[in-house]
Amino acid sequence: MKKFKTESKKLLDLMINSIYTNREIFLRELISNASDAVDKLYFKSLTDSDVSLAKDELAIHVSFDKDARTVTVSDSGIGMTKDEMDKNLGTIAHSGSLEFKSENVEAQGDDVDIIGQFGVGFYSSFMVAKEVRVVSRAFGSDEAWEWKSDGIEGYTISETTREGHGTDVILTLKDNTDEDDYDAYLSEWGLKNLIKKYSNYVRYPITMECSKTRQKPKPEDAGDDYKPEYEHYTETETINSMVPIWKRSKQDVTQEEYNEFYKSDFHDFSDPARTIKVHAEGAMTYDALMFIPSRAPFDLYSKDYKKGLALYSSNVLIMEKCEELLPDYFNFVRGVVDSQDLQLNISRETLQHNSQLRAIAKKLEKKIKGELANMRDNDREAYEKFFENFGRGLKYGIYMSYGMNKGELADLLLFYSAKEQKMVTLDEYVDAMPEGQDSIFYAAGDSVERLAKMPVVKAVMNKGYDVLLCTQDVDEFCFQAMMGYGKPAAEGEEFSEKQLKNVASGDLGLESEDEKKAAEEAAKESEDLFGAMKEALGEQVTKVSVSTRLTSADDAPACITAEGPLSLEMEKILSQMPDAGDDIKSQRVLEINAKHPIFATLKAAQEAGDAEKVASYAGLLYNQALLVEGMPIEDPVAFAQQIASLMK
Ligand SMILES: Nc1ncnc2c1ncn2[C@@H]1O[C@H](COP(=O)(O)OP(=O)(O)OP(=O)(O)O)[C@@H](O)[C@H]1O
Repeated sequence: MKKFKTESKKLLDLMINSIYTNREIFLRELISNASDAVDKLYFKSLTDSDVSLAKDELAIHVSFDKDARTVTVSDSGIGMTKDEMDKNLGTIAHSGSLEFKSENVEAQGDDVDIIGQFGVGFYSSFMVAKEVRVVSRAFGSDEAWEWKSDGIEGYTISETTREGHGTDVILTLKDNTDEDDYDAYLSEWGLKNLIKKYSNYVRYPITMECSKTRQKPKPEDAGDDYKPEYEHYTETETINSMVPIWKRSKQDVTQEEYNEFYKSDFHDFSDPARTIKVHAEGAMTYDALMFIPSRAPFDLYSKDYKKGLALYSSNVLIMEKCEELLPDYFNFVRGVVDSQDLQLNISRETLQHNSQLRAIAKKLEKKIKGELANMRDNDREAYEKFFENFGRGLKYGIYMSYGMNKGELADLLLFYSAKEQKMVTLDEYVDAMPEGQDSIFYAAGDSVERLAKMPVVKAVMNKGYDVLLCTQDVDEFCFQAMMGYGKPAAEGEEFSEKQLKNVASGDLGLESEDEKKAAEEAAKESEDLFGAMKEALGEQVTKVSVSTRLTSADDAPACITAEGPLSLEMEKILSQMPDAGDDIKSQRVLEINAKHPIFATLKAAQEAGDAEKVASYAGLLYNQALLVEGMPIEDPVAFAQQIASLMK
């Protein structure tokens, strides 16, 4: 027996226990080796006119024997001589494939796609096997050799026989323990799944004997009570689909085929809304195939949802979901990226250089953005559907980046326009702004219907300005992060932004000089009245004042607005959060419509010294305004009693 060198022993132990996090990849590694072996022979046939190969000679076969607990991966590739076995399988980290690659750098071209490079993949077999046997016959040789090892001490090489060139790797699986169960690798279903998962796009057929059932032919003399009989049989099936759809040129693939691929690989039952195909050459060569789903997956907004694109290198799956390839706000995109240029790390589970990924991710993001903008401009109906599903994520993208991403995302947003009564983009809103309007107005609340009826919304609309009615909890946080919005400037134009203003917060700057003056006068005249009302309302409000929003007798008698950064709607949302404290309070202002008849009544009561009436009316107006805004009132019973006593 030849012993592994001490370094090799340590390395082997490290390999088996530390490099891979997922032991099922042993099959991927063995199939990749088989594919490399077939590739090498194919390459020989291209460069050596003495070698002629029939196409069906190039194949990989996987089988298992439940009783003997073996899994076998066979290939009809180039095989190994005794020396090669010794060198390649006896020395860990010696890669015959890398050697082959460097020797044939010039000649290879597109026809060869060698996967191996580190010289360690083979040893991953020992994660699942207690013994590994490799039977191999090199192409053009009459001898066959068997390499055998338990993965601990060393290995033996002895002469054997094999029909034809190629290699069989036979693993005898470890026995099951309480923690570890290896039986999944001893089933047709388990192996098929692994082949499909990791090696579906290996470019040679991977075959398996598959068990099937069929109905036996009906005997001619079968009577009326004949019941169909079934029999089991086996058939060789190709498990992998070989040519990856993303490597085929767009012209050669129908949308139907893309849809089928999407549905089967990403487990969706609806066709995707959009398909994005990218082929890039240059500093990095890669293919990408991405899909924008037409429905949101049920767990999109849950913590368990993982974004990412599948990452392939030379047709072999490296990562099922590579997060770095997608920004959070495009987390709904599904798809694959395949590149030979990626520098993989030794376990092939991660990459050595994330800068490569970042460069690809940047390009892909641009493509996705372009596709969405195209949908927005040319198929609004589809875009609205998309936005219903995924718009919230785009808004979060702006909010979470404190507005830094608004340049990428803001023009993709849609909001409901109170004037147009449909969804509009911010650009469309800005384009429709009448002369003199210098802010974008919005209102935030539960429903469009309710918002449209709010006095503050109506007041702004009465001035001829549109109001965006925002009903998602993230809307106002997104707007606050954005602060303003401006259409991208055309060449030579200066970029300017319009401020985003909540119609129920702060100073809207809408009143004319006359209105301002009238309000100031009314406030001055009624200083005592407002003081008394504020006292009656106590801590509930920071101020009672004359409204500059409600300025005609037809408007509501009063409304509540907020001073400072926290609006009423934000207060509502934040206080519903599970860990909300009691201190989330907006600074409420009760604004009184000085043109409304109730104001005259209040003034008269104040002048007549009827403090009780002033206090009770202040409470009524305040609670009424809260209800209109969709906010809870503190003491509904007292409010109802007050109204009842007025009705007596
Ligand atoms: N089925 C096979 N047929 C012929 N040669 C093989 C086969 N399997 C392994 N080899 C040889 O053994 C070497 C070591 O294989 P191993 O899987 O450890 O490394 P690798 O494939 O070169 O690199 P990587 O670690 O990146 O997979 C290969 O480079 C190849 O020369």
